[in-house]
Amino acid sequence: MPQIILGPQPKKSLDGSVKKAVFSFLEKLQADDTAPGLHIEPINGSHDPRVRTGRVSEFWRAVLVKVQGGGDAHYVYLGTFAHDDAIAFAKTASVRINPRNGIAELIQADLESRPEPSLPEATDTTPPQPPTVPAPEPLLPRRGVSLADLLELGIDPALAERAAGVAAGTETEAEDLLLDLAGQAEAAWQGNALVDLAVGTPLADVAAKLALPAEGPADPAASSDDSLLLEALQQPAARLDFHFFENNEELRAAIEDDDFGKWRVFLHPEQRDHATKARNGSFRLSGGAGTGKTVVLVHRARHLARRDPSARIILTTYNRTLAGQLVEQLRTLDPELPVHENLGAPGVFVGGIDQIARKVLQRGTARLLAGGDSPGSVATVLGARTAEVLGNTANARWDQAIAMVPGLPAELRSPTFFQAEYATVVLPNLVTQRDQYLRVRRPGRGTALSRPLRTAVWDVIEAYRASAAADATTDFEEKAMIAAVDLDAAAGAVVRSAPRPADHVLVDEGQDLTPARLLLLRALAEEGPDDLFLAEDSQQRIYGQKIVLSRYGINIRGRSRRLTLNYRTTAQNLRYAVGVLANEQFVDLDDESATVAGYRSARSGPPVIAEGLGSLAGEYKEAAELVRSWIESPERPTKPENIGLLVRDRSSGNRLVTGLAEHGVDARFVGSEMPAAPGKPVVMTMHRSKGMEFSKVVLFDISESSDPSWISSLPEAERADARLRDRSLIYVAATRARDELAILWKGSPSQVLPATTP
Ligand SMILES: Nc1ncnc2c1ncn2[C@@H]1O[C@H](COP(=O)(O)OP(=O)(O)OP(=O)(O)O)[C@@H](O)[C@H]1O
Repeated sequence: MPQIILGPQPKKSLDGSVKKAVFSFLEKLQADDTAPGLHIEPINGSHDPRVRTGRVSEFWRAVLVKVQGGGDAHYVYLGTFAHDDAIAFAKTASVRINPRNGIAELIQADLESRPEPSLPEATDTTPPQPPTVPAPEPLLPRRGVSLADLLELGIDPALAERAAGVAAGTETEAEDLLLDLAGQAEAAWQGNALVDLAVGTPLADVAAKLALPAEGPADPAASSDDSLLLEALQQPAARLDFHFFENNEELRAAIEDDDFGKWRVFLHPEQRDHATKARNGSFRLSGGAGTGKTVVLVHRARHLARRDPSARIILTTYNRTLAGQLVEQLRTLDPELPVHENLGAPGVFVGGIDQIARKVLQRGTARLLAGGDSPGSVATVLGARTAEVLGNTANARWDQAIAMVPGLPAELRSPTFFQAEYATVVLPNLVTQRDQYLRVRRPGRGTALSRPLRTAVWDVIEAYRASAAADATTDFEEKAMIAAVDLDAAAGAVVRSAPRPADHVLVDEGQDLTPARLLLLRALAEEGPDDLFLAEDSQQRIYGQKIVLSRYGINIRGRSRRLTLNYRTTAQNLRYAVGVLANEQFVDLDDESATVAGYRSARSGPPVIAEGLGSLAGEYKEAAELVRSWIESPERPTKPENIGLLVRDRSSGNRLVTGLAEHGVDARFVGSEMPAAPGKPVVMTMHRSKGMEFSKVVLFDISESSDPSWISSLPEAERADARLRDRSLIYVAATRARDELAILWKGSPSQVLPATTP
């Protein structure tokens, strides 16, 4: 049966009825390419003899490239056009093998026949004339990348010549010009290579990132060999432009649905590698916001499930909302994939990490209790108490416990301090007695505690535990820790009472997981190949404390990589967001310095709007005007639900909804029990916006006067990290914008905002 390959598509979208006709045409072609109604015909005088047109309707023609290969015919679908346009395009379109590196690419014939630019002679003796105004030296040669290097890489000669000559007054301007040029590249891999070079990636790394073969075909006439062309179409870099459809549903979605995500099929070679490569053990994938970490996880889940349908895969993340999004993405990627909420069953279980803890506790009741010579999992974590643990401890319990210990110094009377101490020291070390706490090591904790202080802190912890025991409740940290201990107990028992519930665990937003949750992840699968795969971005840590994976039994040992190409936002927005991180030191989960080097976007957009207003009322008015201008833009109207207004907390969110309503904008506050509604701009806390994206984003009231006041109530030694998390929060919020970003404040801007706007 003929197979359809999706090639690079024209930017202009087709009407719905034409799309349906195109799908029906391709479906018939796939069933029988000799069917008479299809009119698959070569074009007289076409540059590429493989090019065909096909009859979609009286008016519309599809342009295809027929590649026979050894067996069935393959048709590369290049788009559908009005009859005359189709003929004109078909005459010049050509799918060829790049002679330098063996990558298949679509080119226009006139470009192919263009002669290669001549390189400057090495022995040019003409004395240079002193220029009156010194011309800026071109960017790439200044970085040691010559025209010859670009040609050697396989960049189209005309594009290479322009790229090598890009120069401007400042480095940033020159980078922007090169990014614009990258956007004009015909082959996606060439655009990607230029984006990499624009941000200073060394030449050798560019080739490695794109998995470019070192050499092209030995025989320059190879492009006419169909089997070689099929191989070239399957190269990772070629698959940025060409996709082999797996089934009709995928074909239908790609043709009929404008929202068909490119992420489903056109993976970057690095993303593909991470999605499919077998690993000897735990693996960490880091990367800036929007670099496709979640996309990789979703593809990897599918890959593992297909590799072994009996495999038990857990895909998890920080909370339920994000887990819900993972389910949606998995369903979009592959509706056939067995996705479920039955922990331990074959297929892909998706759930928030706390949901997993609860499920483990619900089914592990026997081991939770003391029995034989075991104290039971609950007592191991919390000391002697009732084994009823499913209820949730109220947040106010820390405040109440603090109030019960009058001798505590003022600077330790902070629930935030206690939550951190409890989560990072007490629980992971299974501390249940005062003398254990007096001896336990507290690496990574800012505040040093003398023995009397430790005693007072333990008094608070005891009071907290006693009140929770009386209520028969636990908090989420405790649940995770008990679940981890319980899984280890079951797996380590002489007679193994229950296997660990997963073969592979895939984790998103790893930077926000606390020690107990990491220990739970570790306990979900036996240590071994492909056991844990953790995606994280330390610069997006907005909860918890700095953590080091190896302390919790997760041994990465060199198995970590970083993604750097941002697919979500424009270069302007990204530069602003990175400016928020300033030059602060961030540390990754392997305790190494995290960097933004090479972090880049291939898209250009309007400048960031950063605007100070005189009052909150002024901010409401300005926000309403921005929203209206986006929705009513005559050239590019934005759907209201694709606009996000992000605020620091719920009450400011509710006030913003009212403020916008006073200016005629009907927005909706979206929270845990309040889903988004079609047709309404979304108001949401910045915390909640994690993992989401909008076309247009307003960061609302990022004023000095609104900077979080709770930071000053922390012990001095913990404030620097809290400020870092606050920067990360603004960075997370700013990187939610796909196309446009606006930041508003009243009076003075928050200190975390960059002084200049790109
Ligand atoms: N290969 C790709 N082709 C097209 N779009 C992509 C590709 N990879 C990722 N994207 C898109 O880029 C955006 C960001 O991807 P994703 O959410 O996976 O990034 P992330 O690294 O998890 O981001 P964050 O850390 O901010 O949550 C999404 O809209 C996604 O669909």
